[in-house]
Amino acid sequence: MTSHTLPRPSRPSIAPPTGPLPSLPVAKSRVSNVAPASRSSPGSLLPARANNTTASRAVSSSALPQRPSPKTHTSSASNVPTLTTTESSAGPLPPGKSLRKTVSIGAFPQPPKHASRLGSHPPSPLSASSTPNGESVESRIAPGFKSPVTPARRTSLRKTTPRASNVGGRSLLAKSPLSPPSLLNGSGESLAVENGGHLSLPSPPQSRNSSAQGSYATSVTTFEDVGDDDAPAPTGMNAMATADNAMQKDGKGNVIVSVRVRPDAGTKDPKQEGGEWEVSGKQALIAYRGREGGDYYYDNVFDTQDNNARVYDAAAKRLVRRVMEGYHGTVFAYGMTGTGKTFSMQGTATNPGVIPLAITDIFSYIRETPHREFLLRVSYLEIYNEKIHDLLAGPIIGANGQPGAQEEIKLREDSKRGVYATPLKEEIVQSPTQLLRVIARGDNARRVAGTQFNARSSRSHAVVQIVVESRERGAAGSFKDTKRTAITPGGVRVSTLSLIDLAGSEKAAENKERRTEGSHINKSLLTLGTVIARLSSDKDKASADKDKSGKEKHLPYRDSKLTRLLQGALSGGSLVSILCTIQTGASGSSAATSTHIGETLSTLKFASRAKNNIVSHAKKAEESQGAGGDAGSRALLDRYRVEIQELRKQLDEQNKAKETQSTNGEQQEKEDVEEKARELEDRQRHEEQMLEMQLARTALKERIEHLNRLILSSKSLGVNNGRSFSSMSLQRGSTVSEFRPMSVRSSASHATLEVPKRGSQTTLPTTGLDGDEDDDSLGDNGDGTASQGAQIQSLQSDLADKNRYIATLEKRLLQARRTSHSRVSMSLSRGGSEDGGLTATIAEKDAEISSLRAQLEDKERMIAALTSARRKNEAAQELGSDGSPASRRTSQQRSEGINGSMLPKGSPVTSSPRTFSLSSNSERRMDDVTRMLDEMILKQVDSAERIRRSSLPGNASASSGTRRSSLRPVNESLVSETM
Ligand SMILES: Nc1ncnc2c1ncn2[C@@H]1O[C@H](COP(=O)(O)OP(=O)(O)OP(=O)(O)O)[C@@H](O)[C@H]1O
Repeated sequence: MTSHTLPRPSRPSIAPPTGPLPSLPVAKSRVSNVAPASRSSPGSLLPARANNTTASRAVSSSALPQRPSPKTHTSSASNVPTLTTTESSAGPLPPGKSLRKTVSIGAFPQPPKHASRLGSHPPSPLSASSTPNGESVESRIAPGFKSPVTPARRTSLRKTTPRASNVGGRSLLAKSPLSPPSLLNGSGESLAVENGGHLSLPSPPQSRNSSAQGSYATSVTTFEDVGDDDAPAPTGMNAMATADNAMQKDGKGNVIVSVRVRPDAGTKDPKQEGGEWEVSGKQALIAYRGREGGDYYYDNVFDTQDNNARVYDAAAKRLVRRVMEGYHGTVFAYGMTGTGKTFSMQGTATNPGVIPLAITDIFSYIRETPHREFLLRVSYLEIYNEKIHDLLAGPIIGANGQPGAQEEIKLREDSKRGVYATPLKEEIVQSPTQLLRVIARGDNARRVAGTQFNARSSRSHAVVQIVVESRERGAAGSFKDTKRTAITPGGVRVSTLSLIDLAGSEKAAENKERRTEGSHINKSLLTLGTVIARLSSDKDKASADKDKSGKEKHLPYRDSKLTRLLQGALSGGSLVSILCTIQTGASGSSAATSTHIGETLSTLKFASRAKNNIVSHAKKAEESQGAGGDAGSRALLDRYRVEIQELRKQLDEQNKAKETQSTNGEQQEKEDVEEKARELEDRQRHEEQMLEMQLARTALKERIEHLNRLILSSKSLGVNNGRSFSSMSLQRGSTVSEFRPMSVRSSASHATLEVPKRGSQTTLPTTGLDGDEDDDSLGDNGDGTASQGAQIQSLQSDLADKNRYIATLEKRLLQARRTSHSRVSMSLSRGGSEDGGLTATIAEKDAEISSLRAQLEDKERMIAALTSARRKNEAAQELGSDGSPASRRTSQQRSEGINGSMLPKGSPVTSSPRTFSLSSNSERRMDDVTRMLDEMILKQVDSAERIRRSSLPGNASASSGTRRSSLRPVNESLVSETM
């Protein structure tokens, strides 16, 4: 395809070089290319050109409607609130008016009151009542432009006051009573204060009445009548939305047509430019004084001196603001190649065009409207050779790494969106810089090429679409729904601003590729002209709009992608601003002068038709409620809002889950701590129990050791103390067998210690005894007194042992009690099974202590008795040494008495010699004591064993069994020996 072979050089649009303008195409080349044959080229199919002659003839100054007389203004002035600069700046506001800021509203010029334009508007009460003159516009329109006029239209036109051409200034024109109320031209309700607040003429009553509820705009300030007390006063530019009602009443004024004249490159003096052309910016007039000439009035005429800012302020600013308020808006530049369309739309760095200025205004509006939130997305497409290309898609790389073909973009229609291209990349932008960058990227991708007419000619129609989504901030229901704004809180409004730089109509080029392009360009422009012409035609033929079958007359929108895309705007759904560019002088033009003039006139006629025929009933976009429905699904703001809400919900849920988790964690942690505390407590209790058991075991061990020691002591009584205790010596080797269990107390009670008889000790048999032992057994005195001393010593030693043991036991018991108390205090609620055992243990210990104390007392008594006996014995010995029989007898008697009381009668011992008898008595007494001790020990061992058994649970019983078994041999032997 030729389209793919076309190079895409960078086209600095947003930030072009700031140097001097490129030189215009030289006349030479143009002349060489404009051959007579070219008249029959595709370009000749353009409607304007086709009707060139007749049109020029028809649009004559004489036929134009006369400018309204100043009288009208005078008569109406009294009804219009006057505005002074003082009032506008600081003075008190008139009652019922609110002050609001606007930007450069007054800069929007009023359109000239061209009859043909008025005639093109649909009938409205205003136009019908306010046109005093019934002159028909048909007389002023060339046959070629004539279209059947409907009765209604005729009526309207007949009542239109003819306007004298070249009469009056621009400001006067702007206040014409015939000026149609408009969302764009600011007529009617506005009082323009230009250049520092000079008040212009007041609007006529009819204009004011049809205005947007009486708002008065200046370049900086707008006053508005507040008709509805309940309604909040609109602020800022939003106040302009009140023009809705007027717009709905009659669809006039929503189309602005401007013509810009490009400076002629070959003419130094601007005044010399144009020759037969007269360009009056003030009068918004372009007149051609040559052959087939005429006067052409538009809403704006920009002469060669006007810069892009002026063009934007007059032709697009208000429209852009309206778009921000919710209207769809379309601005497009139309004109011959090389006449300045791209220059006007894009501009240069020092002279920014409509697109960058619109972008600046869009963001200014957003800043000025804090009560709404906005979302902007932009797309950029071109129609090249009747194919749509996405200029933002970037280079497509195929599978083989080679540049691939872009997915075919088609046009679809939707009841709410109208006609739209899909799939098309849309980029969301958040700043002017970002938006400008995106558009610059698209500009670079746009196809341009050098032609005979323009060194950098746009070879395609380029469409920048900025979709504006907005919604009220704040919660739903926080704003009152008002008749004035009909804003339902929370809904999203979607409006679109289309900025279109059309390719220029041109003659056939020499180059085949250029010819193909030119052919497509011309065809689409021809279709555009045809559609616009038929718009007029259809309206004029109101009753004949339908064909015989009753169907609506066909409008060839589908004949070209351009008209299809512009269908919504052309059919009245959008505010429209058309900027037609011309070059009056042929200098620098590639076409012959005559051809050039013809082309220029053709453009002017196109502009006139557009102004006359396009009627816009643009309405503010409805606000979609929620994300449902088509409009809702299209509104990213809604989708994002829903997504944000969902994400917030998810975040909340996550936070809640986290909180729950942390609460659970805390609870778990608490439980863990409690569990640990319980475990610690259990461990402590266990340790205490173990300690207690250990103490008990230690006590038992000590007691066993003590008892063993005692046992050994008892044995040693015969072994170690054998020297002093003969009775024990006598029974050496059978000491154990001599132990007899007996109560110490009882034995003591029965003990009647007698002093052994003198000499009995000396007669002690030595049979079976070692000499040493015999000696020892006789004691120091040889009569057994030493044995008594030893016995006393032994008993005292035993007593000391027992005291120590008692002290140890008491100490242990105290410790055990302390531990038990602490444990009991901790586990009072845990039942008293353990306490029972402990209490029993304590009771047993107490019993043991008291038992030991009783034994101690017995022993003390025994010691006392023995001591007393020894003393008596010693006294007897002293008497015996004197030789007195009394003393001997007494001593013997005492000895016998003792022995007789202790030993049974007839016992062999009694027949023993006296010394033996004494020894035998002592022995028996010792046996009794030993038996008593054994008995006591056994009892203690049994008691200890019992306590141990009761205090040691589980395997402790096994150990106790082991322990007992280890003790058993001794105890059992003791027991068996007592049998
Ligand atoms: N009003 C103007 N003032 C100064 N220079 C201008 C003006 N209008 C256009 N030019 C210059 O004329 C040349 C052609 O302008 P431009 O490319 O905008 O024409 P065009 O209508 O877009 O042509 P095409 O249809 O071929 O794309 C450019 O170099 C531009 O700088």
